[in-house]
Parts: sequence; structure tokens; C-alpha cells
Amino acid sequence: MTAAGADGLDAIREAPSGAVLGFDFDGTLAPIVDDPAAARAHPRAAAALARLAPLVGSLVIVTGRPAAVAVEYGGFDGIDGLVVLGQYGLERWESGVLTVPDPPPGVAEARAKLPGVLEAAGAPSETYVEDKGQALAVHTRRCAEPEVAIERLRSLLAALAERTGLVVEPGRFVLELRPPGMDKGRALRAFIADRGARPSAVLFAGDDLGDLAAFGAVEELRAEGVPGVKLCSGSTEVTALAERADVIVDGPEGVVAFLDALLDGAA
Ligand SMILES: O=P(O)(O)OC[C@H]1O[C@H](O[C@H]2O[C@H](CO)[C@@H](O)[C@H](O)[C@H]2O)[C@H](O)[C@@H](O)[C@@H]1O
Repeated sequence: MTAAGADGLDAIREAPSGAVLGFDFDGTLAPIVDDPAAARAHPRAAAALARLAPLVGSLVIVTGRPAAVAVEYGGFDGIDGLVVLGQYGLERWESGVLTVPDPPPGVAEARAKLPGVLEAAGAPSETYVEDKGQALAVHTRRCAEPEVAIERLRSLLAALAERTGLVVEPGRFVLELRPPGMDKGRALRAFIADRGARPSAVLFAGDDLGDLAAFGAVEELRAEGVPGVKLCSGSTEVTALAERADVIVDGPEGVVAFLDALLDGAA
């Protein structure tokens, strides 16, 4: 644990009702699995969040998933006070109410052109396209050589994103074509600004490249005097987050154990 992270954790313990706790979903609250549709939250994740919700100022999940999908796969419906910001902050779910903007026209254009691009790239048949409405995620985890497959796609998908006014969001054996202008850092900052009150402390837990922006938001808040914790759900697939983290735990099991310890006064 870094000294700044320990300060952040102390501040959460001292004034939990003013703290904002944020979490990524896949790889942080939900173990990584081969099939994106088969991902489910760790069996103790929803219970830990339900215990935390009445104690802390705000509890928010910021995910690349559509908000409704994260709620369903997480088993989060019914957790009072939990907010889920989906599609990197474009969508919002709270108390069963879902707000989803219309996708930009570039998504439809990219959807139409993607099969041709995958064919031109010689993408293996196991390449999987997850259509998220606001974004298209191209997964190679199920390919025989997922790293080779993703590298083969990188430049062609970047060109398709540019042609359609989208951006490429890289992740764990996935390249997503999604609208520009939002990321997890902006989403977290906007969520905190909307609350009105300056938080007593902030924590964000993540595992993947998309979570770096949220770590950046924690760093900015720290520079503004808000104590903060950057918690990394560690994996061998992504190391960039561990390099920026205050504390590294062993995947979703470690994240849930960290929350249980925080709740029991042992973290
Ligand atoms: O922001 P997150 O909650 O971490 O979501 C990021 C992307 O996660 C999902 O893909 C990842 O998890 C899959 C299931 O474990 C795994 O098969 C895949 O390799 C990972 O990249 C999800 O499918 C994407 O839509 C999310 O944007």
C-alpha cells in the first residue's frame, strides 16, 4: 500500500458517509471468462456492495458494459443507492431507472462495415463481435492465439473507427469501437460533481486499460486535496494499472475480500 493510498483508506474509514467508492465490473467485480455473455459477478460481490451502500456517500460502478447488462450480470438490482454508469459513462442506471442516449450514426456505419474489415484482416472464425448498441467490441480471447489475432486487427479497426467518427478502446483481448468524448475518468468526475458535495475520500477499483482514466481522476482529486485510493484487481494480462495502483489484490476474489475487510474494520 502506498502512503497516499493509506491516507485515502484512513479517510474512508473516518468519514465513510462522505466517501465515493467506484468500481469497474469485468475483471474487478466479475471474474474474466471466455464468453462475455457468461460473465457474472463474484458470488459475494453484490452482498458486499449491498452492505456498503448505506454506509458510504456514493457507490458507483463505471463499466464498459451497457448499464442494464452490468446490473443483470452483477445481480445488482435492488441495491439501494447503487448507481451504474454504463458504456464508459454514456448510460446511467439508478433504482431501476435506465437512461440511454441514442447511439451516434457512426456506430451503424461501423456495424455494417465490420464484417468486411474482419474478413480483410483474416480474423480467425473464433473472433467474436459483441454488439452493445452504443459500441462494438471485437473479442479474440477464444482464438487459438488471441494476442496475434488482436494485433492483426489493431490498425484496420483504428482506420474503421476514424472513418466512422468513433474511437478504439483497447482492453483485455478486446478492441472496442465506441463514441468519443467520454471515458471512465470523465464519468467519475461528472458523477462526483453532480453530487454537489466535495467527497471526504474517493476509491476506484479496476483491472483494465479503460480504468486508467478513472485512476487519473483519483490522482486529480488527490491533487485537489481529496484523499484517494487506487485499487488494482491484479492479473497477468494487464500490468499498466498495477504500476499506477496504491494497492494490488488478487483479482475479483481479492477485491471482494478487501471490501469485506473494510466492512469488518480490518482493511
Ligand atoms: O469496464 P469493464 O466492466 O471492465 O468492461 C470492459 C469490457 O469487459 C468485457 O470484456 C472482458 O470481459 C469478458 C468476460 O470476462 C472477457 O471474455 C473479455 O476478454 C474481456 O475483454 C465486455 O465483454 C466488454 O463489453 C466490456 O467493455
